Amino acid sequence: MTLITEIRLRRILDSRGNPTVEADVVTESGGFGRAAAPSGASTGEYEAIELPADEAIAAAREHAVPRLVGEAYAGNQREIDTILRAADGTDDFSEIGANSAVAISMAAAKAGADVLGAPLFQHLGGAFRGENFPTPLGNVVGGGEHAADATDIQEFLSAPVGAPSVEDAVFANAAVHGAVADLLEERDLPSGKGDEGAWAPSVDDEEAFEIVDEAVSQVEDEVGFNIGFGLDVAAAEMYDAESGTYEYESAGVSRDTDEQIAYIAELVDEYDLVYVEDPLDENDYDAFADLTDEVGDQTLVCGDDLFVTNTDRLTEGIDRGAANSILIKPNQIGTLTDAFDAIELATANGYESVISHRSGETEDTTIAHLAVATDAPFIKTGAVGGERTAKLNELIRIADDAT
Ligand SMILES: C=C(OP(=O)(O)O)C(=O)O
Ligand SMILES: [Mg+2]
Repeated sequence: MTLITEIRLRRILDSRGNPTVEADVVTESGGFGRAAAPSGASTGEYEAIELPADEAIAAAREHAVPRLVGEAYAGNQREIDTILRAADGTDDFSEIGANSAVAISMAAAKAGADVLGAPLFQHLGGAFRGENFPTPLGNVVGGGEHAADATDIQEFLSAPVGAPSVEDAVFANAAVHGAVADLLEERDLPSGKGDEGAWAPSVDDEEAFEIVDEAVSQVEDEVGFNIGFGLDVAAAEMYDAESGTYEYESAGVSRDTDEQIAYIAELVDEYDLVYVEDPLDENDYDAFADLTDEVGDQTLVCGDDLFVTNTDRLTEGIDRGAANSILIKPNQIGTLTDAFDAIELATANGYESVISHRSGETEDTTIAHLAVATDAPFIKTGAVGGERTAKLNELIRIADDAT
């Protein structure tokens, strides 16, 4: 039986050394699931609320745990997530914290899978899920909110779209990361790493484009399949609402909205970008729609801070023709059910879903299973670093039928 008999919550470390929430869910028959909440740094204005871990744990113990233990079944994800929402009583999980909610939601799904003796992707995706594996987007150079004194654009992503297998794709991204290191050394540009393990050299975006473009081409020649190039601009972080301009501080350039749209369209052409996330401010659906009109047939225009995995915001985007892709971060919305609903709505309207990590991560591998379960074309989960390779290696295991 999948009746939940115990939920334990604790503080554990995330990859930035901050406390985050881990949940254990135990069922009547001994089924067990464990999951941990990630945490963003360049968070969207409309995300569900992350509380300090100890507050989130105390609130969830008081309001959510008693409603679930002895009451809910781990196999019934919608019921569990509905209870979590009712226990919280707000729209944005500000009472029990989206960090507690998502940890419990994901741990319950894992417990449900454990009872069935099925891997999580199969429990979530069912017997008739597709046979596809997501292409991993690997962050190889970055700055913005993820590293001080580095690029303005938050993430320069390797996108091995031509890889014959998920394993080839994962290794290609690691190779691009390595090739970037060599090019930085050649240029005498010492560099540390940002929060997601990407190189964070003190260069402007133009130089980063040159370096990543060259690294991608080198590795493409080595591996013999197509590797694309993508970006997470995280433009809300550089947008100054008062002046209505995007401030590129490392280059000393300021662009108004029309100039920003033209600039991004130029980059799409010049670098054949296959993916552009958050190229415009999170409140500017119109600008997203204009850019999508211009380049949407060439590239994925993805909304992260724009949509925050929220079906209301995605509905608005669909109505207005803003973007053609959505980033899916379960902790932005608080439950797996909400994340699934966003993916379903996206798919029904021709939007591609990109399943994503956060800059603050743990060893949790749920997103790898979520991406496979939902046939997502892309997963964004870094290129190197233990909390990133946890997901990438899990993808390799899933493909190898070894979870
Ligand atoms: C992963 C991202 O960063 P964060 O988790 O800091 O929002 C992102 O912006 O896509
Ligand atoms: Mg983003």
